[in-house]
Amino acid sequence: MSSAAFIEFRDVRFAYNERAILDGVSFAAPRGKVTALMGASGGGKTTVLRLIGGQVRAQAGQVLFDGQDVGQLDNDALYAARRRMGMLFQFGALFTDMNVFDNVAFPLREHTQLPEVLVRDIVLMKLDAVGLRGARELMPSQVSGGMARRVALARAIALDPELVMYDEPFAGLDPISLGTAARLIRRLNDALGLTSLIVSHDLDETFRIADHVVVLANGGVAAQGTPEEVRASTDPLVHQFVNAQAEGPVRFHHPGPGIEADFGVGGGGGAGESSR
Ligand SMILES: Nc1ncnc2c1ncn2[C@@H]1O[C@H](COP(=O)(O)OP(=O)(O)OP(=O)(O)O)[C@@H](O)[C@H]1O
Repeated sequence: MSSAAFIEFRDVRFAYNERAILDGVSFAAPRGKVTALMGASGGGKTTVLRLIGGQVRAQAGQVLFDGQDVGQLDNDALYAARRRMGMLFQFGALFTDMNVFDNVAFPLREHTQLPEVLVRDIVLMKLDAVGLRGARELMPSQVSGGMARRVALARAIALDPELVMYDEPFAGLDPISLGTAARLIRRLNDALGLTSLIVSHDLDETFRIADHVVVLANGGVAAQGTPEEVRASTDPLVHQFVNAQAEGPVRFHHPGPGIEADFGVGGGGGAGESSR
């Protein structure tokens, strides 16, 4: 029954109010692999994660999670699907009034009826997986940014998800912690048989650990493939992105009124921004 794609977007269109963020997006995230979702700021990467989690629904197209269209699920089915997903947001957002152990135990206590002895074993196992079994008694204020990220990761995998989605897992980390976090994501993916989806701006580190890269630009998919294939792309959008150039076909301006409308410049030949 298992197809190669664990997540698949088929011609997905999504707009906040009237503004199209994704306009005909198709890509696949292979089962068991690490897929990186990249692209310019505001390009809709977090929106892709929200579509998969069913927090928002596509106006057209299909968002398939293990073959099920998330947009068509009723509340119970959506809840069941979400139980199979782990989410790790930027700064992990640990509960500051709970120690490391209780932070990781939280989803288990919240979503299962497991006896406390079992909760303990699972928490220690997850903390061990991220190298922090010895830090269980510490409060969030006593751990470094990199450690906090690892605690959040242990919490995200507490319920044994099949898919883990990371939104900017490396933001704000120093190069060493960043390398550690990246290798940990890779290792956990392989050791636990997960499928991982990473939204990240850190090109080098992300390309190093990803099996598959999807580049979003101007509402569509500008490229997808192995990191090597994406690096070798001749598409100008991808080239601009991979080489971190400010000038190129990716829009710099957030869509809005043209310059004439805001500043009343008339006939001076200044090109207004697209209002798309
Ligand atoms: N709830 C919302 N209502 C209206 N517009 C929104 C909402 N959430 C996001 N947007 C807009 O949708 C666009 C895409 O946002 P999204 O967060 O998906 O982009 P992103 O690629 O993850 O960006 P970044 O890399 O900067 O985090 C942005 O222009 C954002 O301003």
